[in-house]
Amino acid sequence: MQLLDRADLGWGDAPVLTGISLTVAPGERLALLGRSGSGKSTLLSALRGAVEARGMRMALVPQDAALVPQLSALRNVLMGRLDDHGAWRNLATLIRPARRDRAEAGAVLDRVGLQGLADTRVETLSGGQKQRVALARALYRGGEIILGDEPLSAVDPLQAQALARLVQGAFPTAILAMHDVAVARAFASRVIGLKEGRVLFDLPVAGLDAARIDRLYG
Ligand SMILES: Nc1ncnc2c1ncn2[C@@H]1O[C@H](COP(=O)(O)OP(=O)(O)OP(=O)(O)O)[C@@H](O)[C@H]1O
Repeated sequence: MQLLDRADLGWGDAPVLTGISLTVAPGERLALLGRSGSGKSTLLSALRGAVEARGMRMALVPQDAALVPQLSALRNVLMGRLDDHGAWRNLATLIRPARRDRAEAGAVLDRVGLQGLADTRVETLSGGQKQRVALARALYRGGEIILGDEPLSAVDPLQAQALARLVQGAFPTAILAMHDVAVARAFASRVIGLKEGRVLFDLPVAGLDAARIDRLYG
């Protein structure tokens, strides 16, 4: 599916990325790499609009996790399916989740390594734990595609590998901005490098050599 066709992407008058075309096939796992400010979030934001316009079910992990700090981890996970139900059902779920919903959302928290923290308020969790709640919310939501803005940046590399495998198993297609090249290599089928307003490379992961990484970050 073609998500972008020679698009100029930015926030004000000056584009951050110019002439961007992007086609993604079902089953692909894309890692977006690039220095801070290279436009990974800008690209993800445009892709989000393009995926929405196609009416596909999508799970999102924004860079700031976008959790409700005063609510428990479990209730934040339950929010992953708010738009599947009407307002009354959602209100009831947030006040007193049904046993089945609780069990299902709790199982997802277990899978991301947050056993025993379902009823803990998110504001009291560590950065890495919050990130895992945001990932659990996306896994609980499910969908044809996940878009994530550095969703593994606050966990250690081993955890990141394990969480990346969960994402891989749960979503047919994934597009994640990533900062750890080793985790990106392990996760992605295709890697896109952004530099100075353009796509420096767009390669199958096997084609990602050290020289390209040096040029990307150098
Ligand atoms: N919401 C926004 N409103 C206005 N400008 C923005 C917004 N988000 C990003 N920008 C600008 O777009 C440019 C690219 O930033 P972007 O966040 O896309 O890069 P990034 O590669 O995701 O960086 P990082 O790795 O630091 O998150 C920057 O100049 C930034 O200031």
